[in-house]
Amino acid sequence: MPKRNSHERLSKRLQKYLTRLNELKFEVDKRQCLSGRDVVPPKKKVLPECIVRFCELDFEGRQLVEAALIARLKAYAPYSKFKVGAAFRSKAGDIFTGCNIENVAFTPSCCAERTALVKAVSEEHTTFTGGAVVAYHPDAFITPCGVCRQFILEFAKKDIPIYVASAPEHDDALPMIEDEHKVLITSIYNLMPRSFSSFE
Ligand SMILES: O=c1ccn([C@H]2C[C@H](O)[C@@H](CO)O2)c(=O)[nH]1
Ligand SMILES: [Zn+2]
Repeated sequence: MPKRNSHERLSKRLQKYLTRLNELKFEVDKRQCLSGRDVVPPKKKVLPECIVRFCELDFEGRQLVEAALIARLKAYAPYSKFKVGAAFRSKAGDIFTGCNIENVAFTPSCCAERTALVKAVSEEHTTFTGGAVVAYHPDAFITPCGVCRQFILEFAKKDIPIYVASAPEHDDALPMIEDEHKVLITSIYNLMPRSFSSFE
C-alpha cells in the first residue's frame, strides 16, 4: 500500500521537524532568559504535539488508549452523563485505569485521570511514562481539566505523552476504536505550560 507508506513517512518527518523546532524554541527561550528578557528560566524539555491515526501509534500508545476505553465503560456519571476513561503507565510498566465518579453534591466528583492516578499512587507507583484520556465527542479532543493537569504534573519527573482520543458514541461499539481514528498526542508540559512547581 504505497499511499499509506508515504503518509507514514511524511508524518514521521513532520514529527522530526516538530522535535527540532521545539529544541530551537528551548534554545531561544534560554538565551532570552540569559539576556534578562524573561523572568522565568525555562528548564524543561517539551515533547512535540501531533495528531496521528490510531494505527500509527506505537504498541504502548495503543495499549493505553484501549485500556482507557475499557475503563470508561465503568464511569459513574449519572448527572453529566459524560463518561470519561483514563489510563496511565507506571515506570515499572503497569497500567492503572480510572473512570469519572460523580456525586449528587457535584463538588466531590472525581475525574477519570485522578481516579487512575490515585489507584496507582496508593499502590506505590508514583512515576509515569505516559497516559491516555478518552471521552465521546463527535469533533473535538477532550483534554484533562486544570485540576487533573496539576495532579498529573505532580507525578511526572519529566514530560510525558498524553494520548487523547474520542470514545465511541455507543458503549457496545466494536471495535472500540478504528485504525483511522484520530488521536492527539499531547504532553503534560504542553497542557501545563509555566506551571507552579515549587515554593522552595
Ligand atoms: O478530562 C476530564 C474532563 C471531565 N471529566 C469528567 C468530570 C465530570 O464527571 C464529567 C463532566 O465534566 O466529566 C473527566 O473525568 N476528565
Ligand atoms: Zn479533571
